[in-house]
Amino acid sequence: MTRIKCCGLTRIDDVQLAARLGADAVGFVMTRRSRRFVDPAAAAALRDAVPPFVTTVALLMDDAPDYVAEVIRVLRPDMLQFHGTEADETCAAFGVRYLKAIAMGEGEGALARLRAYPRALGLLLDGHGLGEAGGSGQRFDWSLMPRDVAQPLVLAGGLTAGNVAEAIRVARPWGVDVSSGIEASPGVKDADKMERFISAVRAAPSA
Ligand SMILES: O=C(O)c1ccccc1NCC(=O)[C@H](O)[C@H](O)COP(=O)(O)O
Repeated sequence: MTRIKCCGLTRIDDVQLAARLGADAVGFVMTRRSRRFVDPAAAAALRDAVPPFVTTVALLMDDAPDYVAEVIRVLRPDMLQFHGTEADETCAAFGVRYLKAIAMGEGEGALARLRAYPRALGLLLDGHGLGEAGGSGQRFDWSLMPRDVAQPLVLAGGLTAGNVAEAIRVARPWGVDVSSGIEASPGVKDADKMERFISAVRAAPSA
């Protein structure tokens, strides 16, 4: 079964819908540079709408350690997801399980960075370039998905209901992550797109 994370949620209705449709994880973008930014108090209110067995993930990108500590204290996320140039030791220092996003925009050059995060619980390969924000809807060449990395790999970047079955067939990821592909506008999810995306993943043969 391919796991599903719906990311960039800002509304309680969208959190409840994602959970009802069977999403395994929901992501709140907590770095201020995002158009989908939710502050710690708002994220905690969203978290309260997350039912048991659905994982809550807080996204950060080169944020100050004091701010990351505040996010952890107020939100109490199940996991962090780091999107910037944070080193493995920096990510691990917060004592919360984490995913590290790898910017695949540079193609094969990005693959070297995959080896630099041995403490990450999983790696999220995203389509944007190094130093750019995620949630951009950019794809990368799915055939670059490595087969010899120890951690679970999550495929992200430009996924939609229309392409996710082919993405799973080519990349054979442990999970998929989607944001703009299920949106009406940044941070506002489209119920029909979300339903069609999750149905398409569930119908696709997994690795
Ligand atoms: O969504 C943002 O605005 C954002 C800003 C800064 C860092 C990360 C951000 N989002 C990450 C994601 O939502 C997803 O992990 C991923 O990039 C998939 O996005 P999409 O291509 O839109 O499906």
